[in-house]
Amino acid sequence: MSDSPTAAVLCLASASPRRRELLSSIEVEVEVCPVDIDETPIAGEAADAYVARLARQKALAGAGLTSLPVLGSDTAVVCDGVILGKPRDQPHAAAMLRGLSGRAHQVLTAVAVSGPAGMLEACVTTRVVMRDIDEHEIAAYWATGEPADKAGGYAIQGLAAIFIERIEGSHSAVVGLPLFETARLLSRQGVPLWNRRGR
Ligand SMILES: Cc1cn([C@H]2C[C@H](O)[C@@H](COP(=O)(O)OP(=O)(O)OP(=O)(O)O)O2)c(=O)[nH]c1=O
Repeated sequence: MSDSPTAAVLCLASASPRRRELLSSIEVEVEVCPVDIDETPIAGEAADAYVARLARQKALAGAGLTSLPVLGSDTAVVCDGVILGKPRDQPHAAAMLRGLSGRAHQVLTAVAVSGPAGMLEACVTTRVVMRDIDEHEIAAYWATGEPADKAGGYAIQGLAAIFIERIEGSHSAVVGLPLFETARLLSRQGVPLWNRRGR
C-alpha cells in the first residue's frame, strides 16, 4: 500500500515546524502559509485573551490567501502571571529558565480554525513542573541552540525533556498545538483526519 500524502486539506497559517509535524502525526496534510502579525501584548491583556487573539488573527490573515479552512495558533509560557515569549538573546533565555527552575508554570496554547462553520476556537492550559536547573545546565542548554525560537526558552519535546518532572494537561499543546481539541475543531469544519492515500 502506498503511504504517499494526499492533497492539502487545511491551510496552516504558521511558520512553526512543530505545528506542521503535529498535524502530520494525525495525517492532516497542510499547505503552509506563514503570516506576519504583531505579537505585542496589549497592556493589561490576560494571557488567555492574548493567545486567543493571536491565534484568531493568524487564522484571519491566512483566510485571505486560500479557499481551504485555515488554522492559526499561538503558544505562551506564563509564570506568576507574566507572559514569557521567545528569548531575545542569551541573557534573556537564561533569566527565563532561572525563573522556571524548581517550580510550576503554565503553558497556554490557543487554536483558531476558520472555515465553513465560521471561526472556531479553543484554548488549553497545561501545568508544567520543572526540577531545579543549575547555572551550568542553563549555559549548556543555550549552547545547544534549542531555546532560541521557543516560547519560554525551552522545548519539552527536545533536550529540555530532562528538566520536566511532570505535566498536567496536554503535551501536544505545550509543543504548539493541542491535538485533541484541534481534531474536534477540524471535524466541525469538515476537515478529514487520518487521511492517508492507500488505506
Ligand atoms: C514551551 C514550548 C514552546 N515551543 C514552541 C511552539 C511554538 O512554535 C513556539 C511559540 O511561538 P508561537 O508564536 O506560538 O509560534 P511560532 O512563532 O513558532 O509560529 P507561528 O507564529 O508562525 O505560528 O514555541 C516548543 O516547541 N516546545 C515547548 O516546550
